[in-house]
Amino acid sequence: MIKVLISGINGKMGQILSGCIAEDENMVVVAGIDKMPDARQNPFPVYETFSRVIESVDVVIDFSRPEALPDILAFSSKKNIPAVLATTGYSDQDKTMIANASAHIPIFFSANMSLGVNLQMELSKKASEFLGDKFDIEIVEKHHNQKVDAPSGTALAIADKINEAFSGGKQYVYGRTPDVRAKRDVKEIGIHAVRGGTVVGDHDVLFLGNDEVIEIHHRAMSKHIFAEGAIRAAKFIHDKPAGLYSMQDIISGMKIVSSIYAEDENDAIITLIGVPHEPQHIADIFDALAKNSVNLDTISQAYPQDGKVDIVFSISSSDIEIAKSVLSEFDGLRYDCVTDITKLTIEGEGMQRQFGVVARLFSALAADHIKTYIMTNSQTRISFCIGSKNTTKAITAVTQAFGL
Ligand SMILES: NC(=O)C1=CN([C@@H]2O[C@H](COP(=O)(O)OP(=O)(O)OC[C@H]3O[C@@H](n4cnc5c(N)ncnc54)[C@H](O)[C@@H]3O)[C@@H](O)[C@H]2O)C=CC1
Ligand SMILES: O=C(O)C1=N[C@H](C(=O)O)C[C@H](O)C1
Repeated sequence: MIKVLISGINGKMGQILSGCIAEDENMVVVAGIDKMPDARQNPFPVYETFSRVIESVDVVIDFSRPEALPDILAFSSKKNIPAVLATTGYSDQDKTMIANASAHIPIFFSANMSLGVNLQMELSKKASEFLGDKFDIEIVEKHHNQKVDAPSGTALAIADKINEAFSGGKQYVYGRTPDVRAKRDVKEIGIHAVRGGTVVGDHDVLFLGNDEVIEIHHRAMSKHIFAEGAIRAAKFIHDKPAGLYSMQDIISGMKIVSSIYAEDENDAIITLIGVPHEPQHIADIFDALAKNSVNLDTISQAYPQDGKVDIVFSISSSDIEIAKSVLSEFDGLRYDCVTDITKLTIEGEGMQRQFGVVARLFSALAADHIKTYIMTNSQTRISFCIGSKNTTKAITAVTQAFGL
């Protein structure tokens, strides 16, 4: 159970966040901090200052004001507690303070915790790289009438991302005012803030060219997306080493396939052929292997046919002779043994949201005529055994197929 302290608990985001955490079986809010501690009823203690916190805390999540930053960093640094900073409106000095603290504790900072906006930032950067200086760039953000900072932290983060495509060569122009009577310069990124009503948060990035306009829109429909993003961030950093983390770290971990590695490069595969489909008989075989300290790895069983079943598993090459002698003790047991096998594993959070990952894997291997012997999978990983001579070829093929 991850124990959370929410800073800014009595604000709009603090309340939505504590409601979302109450629904999460792996997290609990143990305390809150707020400048107005009695403004709301909460089912946990709320303090005005960090010095009064007596609860054990695993992670701090902050949705408050930039003024709270020094106390949050002091508390987190002193107790070595990771912090998720979601507040916006930080000054350059605040950002330096955050960077310095991240040398000692894990800090996750994002002006916008929604996945969609972070994708919008990436798309805007890509569009900028493609369009270059041929298109003028303007960012328009709209927020509710309670928001105190302008422009939004998100608009600034989008501008910074776009500016990376221009090696930092863009200048930010905030709004357009009557005192400036001059045409816009190509180096400008115009940033405009609109405030009113209950708008949760709109961000529009406009690329304005000759006779054509490209717009990349994002609209937040509820504040829950920010709360869910902050929860994801807290789970992500609560056991990480010191460092400064962002949504990009989460997104790259969500790729369909984020890594491939060889687990065992000197394996053997044994196939038990047509074993009677009787649980006790099968249990006896594996019991005998276990009693002789044969360590089984990837194991898979085919669907039984006519009361017989094939079972395949991998073992270390050093266990082959002992395994063969154990199996020969079972009357009539047929088996096949292949040596010089490598087990490769691919992993990626995004696999669970994507169809056709196995098809893509097989196609990549097929293009290089690489045969697989056993394949097993979970929601986020696929392990497969191939001939050891194909290890490098297979890693290259998969790396290219999944853009690793
Ligand atoms: N990163 C993200 O995805 C998002 C960031 N935000 C940002 O989070 C912040 C809070 O937003 P809301 O909840 O809408 O604001 P809010 O005004 O409703 O709540 C702020 C809360 O912080 C408290 N507070 C003010 N100064 C404090 C201090 N020095 N120490 C402790 N508590 C203090 C206030 O009493 C209030 O309860 C804003 O900066 C906003 O821009 C909001 C939504 C999403
Ligand atoms: O204050 C808000 O509400 C929001 N603030 C963040 C920002 O300034 O970018 C994120 C989101 O747009 C909502």
